[in-house]
Amino acid sequence: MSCLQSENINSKKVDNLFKWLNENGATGLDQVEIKPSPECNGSIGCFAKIEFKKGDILAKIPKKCILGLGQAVQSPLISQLNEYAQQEYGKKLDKQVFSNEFMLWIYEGQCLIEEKDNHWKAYLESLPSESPIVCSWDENILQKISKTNLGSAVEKEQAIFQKQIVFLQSIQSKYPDLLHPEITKYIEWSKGNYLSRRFVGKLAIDGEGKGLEQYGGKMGCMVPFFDLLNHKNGHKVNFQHDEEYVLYVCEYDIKAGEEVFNNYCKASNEELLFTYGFAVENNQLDVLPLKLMACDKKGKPKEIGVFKVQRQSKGGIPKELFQAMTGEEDTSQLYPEEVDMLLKMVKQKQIVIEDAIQQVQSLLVDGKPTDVKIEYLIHYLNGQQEIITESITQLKSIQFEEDDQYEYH
Ligand SMILES: C[S@@+](CC[C@H](N)C(=O)[O-])C[C@H]1O[C@@H](n2cnc3c(N)ncnc32)[C@H](O)[C@@H]1O
Repeated sequence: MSCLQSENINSKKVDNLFKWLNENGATGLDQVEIKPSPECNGSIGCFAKIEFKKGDILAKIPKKCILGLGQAVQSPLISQLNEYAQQEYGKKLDKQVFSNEFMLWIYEGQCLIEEKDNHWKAYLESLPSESPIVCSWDENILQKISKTNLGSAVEKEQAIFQKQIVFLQSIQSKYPDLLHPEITKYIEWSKGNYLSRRFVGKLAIDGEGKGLEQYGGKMGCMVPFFDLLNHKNGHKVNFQHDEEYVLYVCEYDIKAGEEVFNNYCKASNEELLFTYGFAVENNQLDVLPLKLMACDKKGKPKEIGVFKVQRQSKGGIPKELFQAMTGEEDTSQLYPEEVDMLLKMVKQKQIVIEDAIQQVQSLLVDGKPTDVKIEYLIHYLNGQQEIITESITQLKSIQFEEDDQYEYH
């Protein structure tokens, strides 16, 4: 019998994934069901078929089914690509473009599209067909937030990605037999699925870096099945691993029928959208980044730093921002001009966010989002707006002090 309930999910692909994992020694997969999650806007999730107690092992996934940097760079394809890249670019090879992650994305894409069978095919074919991350969203949605911090981050990331595609095309034109002719079309898919599903690299077979010293740096790895678990803020999770397996040990009692969650990270909606393509309502971890600029001796503007304003309940405007402005350790006394300047900066952000809210609202039909992406953007923008309103109140409360120096508490 299929492990899936809904017709909407490609049951054959998930059955193939489970079959491949079972053949490689996975356990526990017959005790779960894969279906849309009501808590996560219908995104596919994993549900317990039987009751689990705290401390029980939900499932065990063999490490030979985990796809990490080692598996990519040790493959004949990526070793050859590396050689060509060194040959062509030598010391000029830009590691931001030809990064470790990029090699993994190319490997994933090639393993998915090549006709011959390979170890990873059942897994790669089971992944969502579209990249979920915000950088991959349609331009008509992205342009509505282009002036926001998220919009600028997307633009920067897309520029790097564009360089990566151009690099790949140049290798392809010189070595046409190396990669599948369609490979560039799949890199965005690999990148989005990698970013939104990756686990810490140490879970891979050579995850501690053995044999990978020349590649330096740490990166994530893809862990089939466990990457079907959706995120829940604040949820405790316990992944353990030994030489051969990665295990999910239940941190709570789970009743039959309940969704099994992961906790990806503590992140603001901006980070969640950027890395996973979703946002949560009323995210208490949201922050409003403020970039502080000053003029150098020649009058040229230079960046002093980016400071994260939090919700009032989490500390509001950070002390470090006041310190950077005043140049003083003790920030209890602020000059009126400094507070006014901050107020001006926050109000500029307010204009941007209010404009973005209006633009995103223009996509609503009968006052409702027709696409969950719009709902996520509204969560993000509402969070930004709330922090702005709270910061203005905080700054105004400092401003209304009677002295010519404002007191900041
Ligand atoms: C690791 S995968 C989880 C499995 C995924 N739902 C699937 O369909 O394959 C991460 C993706 O799941 C979705 N997701 C995870 N947690 C979510 C949540 N709390 N709310 C909405 N979407 C979520 C997002 O699309 C995210 O990119």
